[in-house]
Amino acid sequence: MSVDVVPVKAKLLVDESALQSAFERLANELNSRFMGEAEAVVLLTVMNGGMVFAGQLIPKLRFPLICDYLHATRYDSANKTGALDWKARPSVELAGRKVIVVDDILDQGVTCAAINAFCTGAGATQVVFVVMVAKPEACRKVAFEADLIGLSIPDQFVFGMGMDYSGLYRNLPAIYFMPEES
Ligand SMILES: O=P(O)(O)OC[C@H]1O[C@H](OP(=O)(O)OP(=O)(O)O)[C@H](O)[C@@H]1O
Ligand code: HPA
Repeated sequence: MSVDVVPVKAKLLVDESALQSAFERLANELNSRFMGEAEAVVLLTVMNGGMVFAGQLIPKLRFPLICDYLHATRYDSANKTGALDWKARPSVELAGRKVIVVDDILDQGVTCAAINAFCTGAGATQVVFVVMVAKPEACRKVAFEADLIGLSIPDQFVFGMGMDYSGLYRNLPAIYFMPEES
């Protein structure tokens, strides 16, 4: 089976330069919040989707960081219920630390809300959520808003820049959507 680099019907939603500007702005906001911290801040990347975004953001941060990850998924092919499946919890100690959580997309809010509960339960003193893109509040199944949002997007299934479409296209350097068939 051949797989196109970009699906034929895909439409561009956010181009590379808009993404790079958003990454710069988010890094500046995090630097203003955390520069001068006496203690290292823990940055947790949410795998898999947050990996590409975190890879862009982390080298722009200018304060002491401990980088770790967690893997929690709702939408993999084995999971038909939409319940959050924890595949890996962070290995670093969160108690008494400030935590930044980096994820690709805020959609129904279930993933971020559960991660927030986990970090707070583990004793983090502050949890700051940074998402690359956020769908409208009307999409939330649970009330949750991120502290920092790269770009607000419409309620469309999107992929690229870390986000997958049937397991593919995380490597695309821009964000695409598939228009509704008419
Ligand atoms: O706001 P929500 O509706 O909870 O959805 C957001 C989550 O969904 C995606 O993860 P997914 O479970 O697809 O795993 P992935 O990161 O491996 O793609 C995405 O990476 C977010 O973590
Ligand atoms: O629109 C989306 N695209 C990719 N992954 C997602 N996870 C939740 N929503 C989405």
